[in-house]
Amino acid sequence: MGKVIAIFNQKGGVGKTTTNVNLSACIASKGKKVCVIDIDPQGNTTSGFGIDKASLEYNIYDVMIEDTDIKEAIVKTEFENIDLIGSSNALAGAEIELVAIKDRETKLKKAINSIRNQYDYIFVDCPPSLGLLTINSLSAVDSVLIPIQCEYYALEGVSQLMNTIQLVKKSLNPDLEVQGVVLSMFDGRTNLSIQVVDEVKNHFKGKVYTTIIPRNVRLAEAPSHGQPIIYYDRKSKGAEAYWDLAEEFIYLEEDVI
Ligand SMILES: Nc1ncnc2c1ncn2[C@@H]1O[C@H](COP(=O)(O)OP(=O)(O)OP(=O)(O)O)[C@@H](O)[C@H]1O
Repeated sequence: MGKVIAIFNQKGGVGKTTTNVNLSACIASKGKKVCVIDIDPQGNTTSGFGIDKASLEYNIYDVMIEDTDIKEAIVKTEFENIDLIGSSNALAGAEIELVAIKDRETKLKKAINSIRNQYDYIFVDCPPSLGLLTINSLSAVDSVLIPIQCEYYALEGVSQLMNTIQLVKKSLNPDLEVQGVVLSMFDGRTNLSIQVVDEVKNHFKGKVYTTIIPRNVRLAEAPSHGQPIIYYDRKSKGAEAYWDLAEEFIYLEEDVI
């Protein structure tokens, strides 16, 4: 059975997509079979793997709203060991459409459970919101990886997201764990970073690991490449940081636990 992980932070522009695309590519290139699910209507994870969301026959909207079999929505990317279930512009409206649907919080969970045995890891890229798409994601996964950008408002954002995770744990997914924090565009704000990481660790005692991804120009230009950094600049500092994160991730998953 594969492990299912949400890349989650309700704040926008903190590095969710960059983390998802690059971490999953590094893990896949280490021989693990990975599926990435892009549940963010912006679709940047889908385009991050070079796929135009408009070209998809079926996408995650069809799975959640039209009850299309999730297996029909899986596409192979051009990258080794990575499959994708892509986004759709229609997902923006799905937040409202879900309200009237029975099992509105667990549509994604049911779908993902039917493909778990095909993968080592399934990563879900959440939208920057606390609506039903995010609730579906948090209900469907085993754990959460939280990219954080250490800027002035980060602490308030972190306490909001901890609150959301605790509420989902209480009512929908009691086994949900916080797996790690990724300081995703680290630019040397050490004191603030320590406070942010402590804030997360105080809620989830002792289990959370921290990774630092430096602010890096080659990562900043990622959207224009339409591919993970290991395919356009394998040896850059940005790629190195994601290799390290992937190694730590697999080590903690498979060697220690
Ligand atoms: N380590 C980094 N160094 C420099 N730029 C980065 C880094 N990580 C991400 N970026 C850039 O920051 C911007 C926001 O990153 P990203 O799209 O991954 O965030 P996000 O949380 O997924 O955004 P959204 O909430 O809109 O989905 C992008 O332009 C991305 O290229």
